[in-house]
Amino acid sequence: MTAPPRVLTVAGSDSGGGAGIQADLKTMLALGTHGMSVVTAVTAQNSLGVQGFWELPGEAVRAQYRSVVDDIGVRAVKTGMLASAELVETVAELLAGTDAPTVVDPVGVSKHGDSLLAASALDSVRTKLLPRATVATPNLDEVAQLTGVHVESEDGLRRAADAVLAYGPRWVLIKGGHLRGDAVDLLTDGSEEHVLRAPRHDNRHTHGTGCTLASAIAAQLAKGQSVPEAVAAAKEYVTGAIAAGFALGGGIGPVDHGWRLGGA
Ligand SMILES: Nc1ncnc2c1ncn2[C@@H]1O[C@H](COP(=O)(O)OP(=O)(O)OP(=O)(O)O)[C@@H](O)[C@H]1O
Ligand SMILES: Cc1ncc(COP(=O)(O)O)c(N)n1
Repeated sequence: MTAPPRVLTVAGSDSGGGAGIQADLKTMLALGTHGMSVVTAVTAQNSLGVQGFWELPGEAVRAQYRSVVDDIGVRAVKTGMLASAELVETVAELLAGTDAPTVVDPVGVSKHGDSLLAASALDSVRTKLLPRATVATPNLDEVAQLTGVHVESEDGLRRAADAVLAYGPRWVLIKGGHLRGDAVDLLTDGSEEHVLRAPRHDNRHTHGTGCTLASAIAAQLAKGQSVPEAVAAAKEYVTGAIAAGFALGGGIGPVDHGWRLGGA
């Protein structure tokens, strides 16, 4: 049996299983890859919000990363919640030593408005992490936090992309999921431009959309696709997962990572 392509997520744990490490590993499995994890923080989280989180020491993050990379190796990396300036800088340093394509989801605030990144870490994200990204995938709140650019409609996506590209990622995917109308995202490297448009699903159970999209891109890159191919395939996967999102607990339920696998 040949081993599936290996993909690594460096992110926080979501006890509710809808976002973070749990979403990433489910996505990687659903897309035919072997998912591995470096846990940066542990959240106590459910459908109602984030009740608390605890960061791991930089040393624990470094040790997990070395264990995976030195023995097993990785074909693509995804980063998510990094919590603090220290962890952002630790992860950026580790990524400096890899040639594997890297998807950086600059997670700032959860769907419920709970902060998952210290304000003091923003500068490290801009100057240390974004330059390491093959693809950065900010949502519109993260674009505003990182660049000061506020986007109110589809017309503003290009300006947002330019502002993020100025920090040095090779490609940026601006996610317009928080706008009204179709779910439109813009992928660009500053010269090529791809508009990804999908129908908006009127489903409130969208916990984990951003994590799922970024992991799906990483999985497709690990399988050898180009960035535009990987992003198009990932958009298709996340759109289906959102359409199939289901109620769980008393608040916002998760997207369905297994929507293509068939139920019991
Ligand atoms: N209701 C929806 N129907 C279809 N697609 C959607 C919907 N909401 C978001 N999307 C798409 O889902 C992907 C993730 O975008 P979104 O803007 O939700 O990211 P995010 O805010 O980082 O996610 P999260 O809210 O999980 O942090 C994008 O491709 C976006 O266009
Ligand atoms: C550990 C972790 N990482 C990322 C998110 C963002 O996902 P969402 O915005 O869907 O809550 C989260 N809630 N928890």
